[in-house]
Amino acid sequence: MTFTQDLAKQTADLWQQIYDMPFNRDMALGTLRRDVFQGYIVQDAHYLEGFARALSLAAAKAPSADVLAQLAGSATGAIHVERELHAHYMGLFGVSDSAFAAIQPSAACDHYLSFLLRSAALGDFPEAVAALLPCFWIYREVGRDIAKHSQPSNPYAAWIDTYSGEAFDESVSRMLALTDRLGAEADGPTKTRMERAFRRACWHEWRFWDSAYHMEDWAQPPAAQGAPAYQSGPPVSVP
Ligand SMILES: Cc1ncc(CO)c(N)n1
Repeated sequence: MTFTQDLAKQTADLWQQIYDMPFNRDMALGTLRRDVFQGYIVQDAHYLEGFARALSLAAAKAPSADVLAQLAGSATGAIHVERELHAHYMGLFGVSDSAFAAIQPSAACDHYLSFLLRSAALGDFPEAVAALLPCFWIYREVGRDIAKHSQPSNPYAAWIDTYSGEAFDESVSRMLALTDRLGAEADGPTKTRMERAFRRACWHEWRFWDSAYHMEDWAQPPAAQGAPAYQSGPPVSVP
């Protein structure tokens, strides 16, 4: 079993949860609410820029010029998708550049990006790559799964085609091969750090969709929502 096959086995529970998410099921049927998809695509535009920055930080730590070019190329690819795919949907939904600029990253988006940027900035190279791999791999598998079940004239076809398509597949395969090489060379503690980073990133993928589906934003303290401020708990009797 290769290192990445082992990573997939260790995270099979999370992957299954992701395949079964209502967001992804509804996207395949084309019945996903437009306002939900719109909220998602705006957050994903924020995400892709941060993802490209994390890839660029990891690229700077690459052990060879070939690997540097691979990661820097994926960073450029992410910006390209942001420009093409997102501009397509933002145009469709009538989200102007200034409306987009006014929407802050959600808590889930910010949390995921903080994790990726921290892994890339402070982790070693293998850990950074393991943290970045689910962004590639999960999207390809989910894209393919949705493409298999997709209904004709699906409004989300452009998204589905991007992530189940050949150009994205090529970058995912290269990232998998890189992770397998790093995993094969890694000592025990490095492998453990890679496994943890990979699992955490899979969790963030799940969280990003879940948060988008529920249209969540930053939770506010109760008083800010007009609710009574905190109530004290029952008195504590000290014996
Ligand atoms: C949240 C998220 N993860 C991965 C991808 C694929 O690059 C994306 N567009 N968005």
